[in-house]
Amino acid sequence: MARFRTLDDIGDVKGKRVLVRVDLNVPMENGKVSDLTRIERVAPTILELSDKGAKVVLLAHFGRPKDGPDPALSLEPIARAASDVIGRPVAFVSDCIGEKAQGAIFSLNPGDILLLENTRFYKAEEKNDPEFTKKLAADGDIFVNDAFSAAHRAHSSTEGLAHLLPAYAGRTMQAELEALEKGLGNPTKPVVAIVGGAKVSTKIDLLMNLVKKVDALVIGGGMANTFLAARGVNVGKSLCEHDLAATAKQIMIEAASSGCAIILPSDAVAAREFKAGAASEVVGVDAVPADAMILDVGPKTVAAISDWIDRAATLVWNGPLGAFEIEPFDKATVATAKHAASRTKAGKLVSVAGGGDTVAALNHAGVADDFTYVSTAGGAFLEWMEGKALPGVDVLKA
Ligand SMILES: Nc1ncnc2c1ncn2[C@@H]1O[C@H](COP(=O)(O)OP(=O)(O)O)[C@@H](O)[C@H]1O
Ligand SMILES: O=C(OP(=O)(O)O)[C@H](O)COP(=O)(O)O
Repeated sequence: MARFRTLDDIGDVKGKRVLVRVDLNVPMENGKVSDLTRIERVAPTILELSDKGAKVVLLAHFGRPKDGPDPALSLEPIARAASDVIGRPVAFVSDCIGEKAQGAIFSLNPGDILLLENTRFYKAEEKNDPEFTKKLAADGDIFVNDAFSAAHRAHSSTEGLAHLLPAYAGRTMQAELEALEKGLGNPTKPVVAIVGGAKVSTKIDLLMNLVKKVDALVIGGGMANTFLAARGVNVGKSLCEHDLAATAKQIMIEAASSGCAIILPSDAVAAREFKAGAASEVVGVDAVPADAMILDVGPKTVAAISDWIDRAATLVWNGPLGAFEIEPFDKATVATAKHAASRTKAGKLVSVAGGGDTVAALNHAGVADDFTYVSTAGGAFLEWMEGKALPGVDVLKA
């Protein structure tokens, strides 16, 4: 692994403004953070810099705002959660550039911690726009990137800043890369991947390379619906990106020629409402009512996934198999997590799982500690697995 600059190389930070990119894109329920893992993982970097007397300025995104500032996607409630986890005050300012941000940074004392508002409230962030990056850079002396889970994005706050300021990897970035290299650098075959979740359009392309690297790919969650639709199945009102059917077909062709088995759901839990306790039924995937949506994979599919896990020496998993936040649509994810955990505990499986919601699902199942490694990253971890360069990591290489 190429060496990159870390906090060990950073030198004296006392009184300096250190811009720290963290991933605070955490699961929320009823306005409260429902899984603290991402905050807990960046706490050591924040505490280390604060203890050394840096003025710690946190940069982060939350969700995918479509059109400028969106109060529903403010980082303000997450500043409070971060303060509870870190055990020190985390101040918040309602902009990430300009006078407001500058004023708040100017009034920091050495050791203070400040969170700036969602960087994605500016479209320029995702374009890695040099003018926007310059505005962010003007408020810092040093840049630390501790957001491995956003390192697959070449955005101003994940990649651009590292060109304008002395740049270092934070402790979590460093630990994630070391752990992935150790667990998956040379994985024992057969390798089985499970990919589910809801981010279909941003994750489907990486499956094209992933099928060349793994022996079997289990597709669940919202991702499966797009593949089922590509096979001519009527998925009713399910989350499905019909315009990606051609991509899904190409992936299935590539998998066949690479010798990678594709496992799609054979049955599903369908409901007419997306809410806790909604009436639901188990149906074959070819019998989904036109006015219903698939919210989980069914018991036959869970049994098939368990069989694949039993055959696997290595498991990589990103994306829940169903809408696990809402009962009873957590069943398949919980059962699969428990099965993978027990194989791991028995010494039969190396299991690596990652992603903001996947980690929350493993915690919900009570088995996160039983996996070989749990990454904060989902898409970034899969792109690393594909062998792709991650822009946010590459730019830190010494
Ligand atoms: N069949 C489904 N229909 C709708 N949403 C789903 C379905 N299956 C899973 N999801 C949703 O996918 C989300 C997680 O997806 P994603 O963000 O891709 O995972 P991660 O954060 O672990 O990378 C969860 O909020 C879950 O409710
Ligand atoms: O939650 C994230 O990724 P993940 O869902 O793949 O775990 C990261 O914060 C990246 O978010 P993005 O996919 O909106 O760029």
